[in-house]
Amino acid sequence: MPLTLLPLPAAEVLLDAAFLAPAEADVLLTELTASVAWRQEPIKLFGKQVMQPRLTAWYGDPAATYRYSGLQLEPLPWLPILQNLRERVEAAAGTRFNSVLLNLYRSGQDSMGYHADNEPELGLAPAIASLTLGATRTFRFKPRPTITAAALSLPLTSGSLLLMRGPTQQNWLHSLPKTARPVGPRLNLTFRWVDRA
Ligand SMILES: O=C(O)CCC(=O)C(=O)O
Ligand SMILES: [Fe+2]
Repeated sequence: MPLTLLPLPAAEVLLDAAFLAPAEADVLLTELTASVAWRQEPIKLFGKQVMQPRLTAWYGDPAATYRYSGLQLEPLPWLPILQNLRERVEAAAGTRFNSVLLNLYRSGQDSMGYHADNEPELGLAPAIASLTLGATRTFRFKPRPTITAAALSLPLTSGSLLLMRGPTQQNWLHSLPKTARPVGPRLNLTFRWVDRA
């Protein structure tokens, strides 16, 4: 299936709901859950140190160091399984990526708050490709004060590929809210190009 443009103004967001077949997505979820060096990182929230409500890991080329929520992350070297996904995602997106941030949402209680991926090392109009494995969770977009537009909620299913590029990060925030529904784990990979700051 091809990537299809979503109706989000002042943005460029594309979705392929069937980038990976469900059976392959299942296998990848199991393998990556077991083989990735997951960590739970502290973040500063209103001046207080708290733990992020998810597990994360950062893989990439040696040059791709990255600051994220006040953390300085050194990439781990590509696992073969991640390198393979990187090449397939690059082909679909028509863009190179030198790193991937992985997020593991262990249950409906794990989440990510509203943010834009607008750290300086990503550049002004970054292309970010987001692959979902496992549980379907709702991904939310809400407009920044730069524009007037309606919010959008989007269920991301296993094997789906979401591509954000162009002015998306300048004009929109996105989040992955908690859910009270009983859901299994969801693993998300966001491929990025990071320039040395
Ligand atoms: O889990 C998701 O779908 C979103 C991840 C995300 O926004 C990020 O890693 O910056
Ligand atoms: Fe993000």
